[in-house]
Amino acid sequence: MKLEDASSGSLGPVIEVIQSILNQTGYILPALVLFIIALAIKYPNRLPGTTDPKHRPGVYFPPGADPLIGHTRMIVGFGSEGQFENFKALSDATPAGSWNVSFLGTSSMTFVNRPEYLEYIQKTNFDNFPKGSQFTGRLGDLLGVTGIFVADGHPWKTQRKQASHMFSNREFNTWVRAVIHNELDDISALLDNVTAKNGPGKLILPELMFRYTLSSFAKMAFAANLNCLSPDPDSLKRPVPFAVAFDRAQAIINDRFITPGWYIWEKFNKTGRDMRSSIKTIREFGLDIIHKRLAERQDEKKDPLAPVEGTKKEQLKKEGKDLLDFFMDLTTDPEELLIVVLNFIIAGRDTTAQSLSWLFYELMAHPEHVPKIRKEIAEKFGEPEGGVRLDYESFRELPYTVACLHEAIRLHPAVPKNGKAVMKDDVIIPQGPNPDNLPPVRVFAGERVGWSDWVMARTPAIWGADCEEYNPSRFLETDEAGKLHLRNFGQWKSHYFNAGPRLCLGMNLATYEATAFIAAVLPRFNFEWATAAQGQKSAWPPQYANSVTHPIKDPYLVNVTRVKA
Ligand code: HEM
Repeated sequence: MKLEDASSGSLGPVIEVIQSILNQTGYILPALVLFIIALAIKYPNRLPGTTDPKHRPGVYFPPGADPLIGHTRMIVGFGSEGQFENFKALSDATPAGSWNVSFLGTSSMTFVNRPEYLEYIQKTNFDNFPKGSQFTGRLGDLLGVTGIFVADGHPWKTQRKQASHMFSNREFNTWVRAVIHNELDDISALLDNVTAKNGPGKLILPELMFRYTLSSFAKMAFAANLNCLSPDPDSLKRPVPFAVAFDRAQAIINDRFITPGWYIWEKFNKTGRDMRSSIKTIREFGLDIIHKRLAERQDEKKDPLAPVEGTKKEQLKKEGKDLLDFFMDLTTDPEELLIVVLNFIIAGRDTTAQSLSWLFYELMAHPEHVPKIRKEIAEKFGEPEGGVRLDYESFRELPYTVACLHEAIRLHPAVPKNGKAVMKDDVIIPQGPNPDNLPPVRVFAGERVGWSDWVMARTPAIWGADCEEYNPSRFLETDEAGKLHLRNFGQWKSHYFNAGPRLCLGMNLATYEATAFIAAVLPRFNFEWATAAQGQKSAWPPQYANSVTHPIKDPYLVNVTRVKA
């Protein structure tokens, strides 16, 4: 039957539409439709160009994938609630914890949630698994493409070398200690003020932690006083433009990881405008300080003790060197210095504040640890009236306290999910003794590999049957003389600080900052979960908010009382 004949029958209207389309587009549209159908047949459950799951023996391929878009619907659905619980369910589907998905915006990604695999990716064949352009692309407008947190290859190596030199330098540690003591004086005074009136004072504790780490990291990095923390409890309510902009930019970056085509939408939508205006605020603030410091450096050549107007350096001048002091030896380009500062703040600030927030929740859930921490601190450092001020290295004398902190970080890792690019086809071979007989995992060039420290913390094969419990004693051991020590599981098992050549550089700094807070505050104040009637907004147990890092959703309210009236 010819088209003309058919057009007079019941198919008439349809044929007319087809004819009109053919008249307008020639054969381009039908060819396109046929091409898409052919692609959908070739890729019935994954993105075009990705490898058939049958080439990945031992790797779980979740059901429910769609032609051409793979698991996009599933992953976007995970973005809102219970993301890590979902990751864990997928990980539990095979004994080796590996699963593969492909989704728009990221291509194919294989998750390998075992330390044995991570050692291969992050050490044995390190060069084959860089952070990659997807990471740089999503973070680059805020953090530059050469910053330590974002870069690969030569720029990363240069930054890493200089930063490692700084972190192990006594003058930097002296500066850090001066900054931390300064902040803790303010925090102690603030808590005294909160509890000054009769009855308990109320406080959003995670907000205090965020102010503590933001204020201290800005000082450690470039001696900038953000004025976000003072003895006045109302200072916690005052918005700080730099912090507001930084928080907004970070939230947008997180969304970019689950928003296909984000770079197109952001050119036109409110999110994009917010991002550009946040970056402007951050840059103006940062560059202003950096220009002052560069000018100061010129002046210092004339007068090394001259104070720096508008920076905290004038007060803490002679106490060591900050991050800018170290990096100004490497470059005097303000743009490069800004990138260094921002990478440092992003690496250190949220991670430490969130770890402290989860720790204090765990201590409220398991109050039996509080007297033991207080006893350890009192035995080692006494009970001075305004609270203890720890020296940089003295957290090593507090194994019980550090065990409580590390157990909180294990269960609530500050970087709960992470990933790398795959440069060449590879086989991830489990490293070490491999008692669980984990199979090798095949990955292909152009894909990504990922893992979740949140999931690994809850994997019995890694941490034992009680893995989901808060149990600081797993980090403790006693020597023959009965002395308590912190147990070292090695960086692959204790992977929440990352591992291999990109091991977190701030591990000791974070442990110091957090234990210094505990030692200053916990012996003097009690913290108790506020009730809903008192204004509590957080669930119990707290839920996590979806982010690049691991914040608590609806930061919790506590009642604060003094230990000694
Ligand atoms: C409890 C707090 C912290 C945790 C759990 C933590 C964890 C991590 C993790 C998992 C990474 C790897 C991130 C990635 O590859 O994408 C990392 C990298 C890094 N961290 Fe930390 N971190 C903490 C605090 C800090 C602090 C206070 C600093 C100091 C500024 C810091 C500095 C860095 C740096 C510079 C890197 C990049 C290292 C590199 O790529 O060579 N971290 N950290």
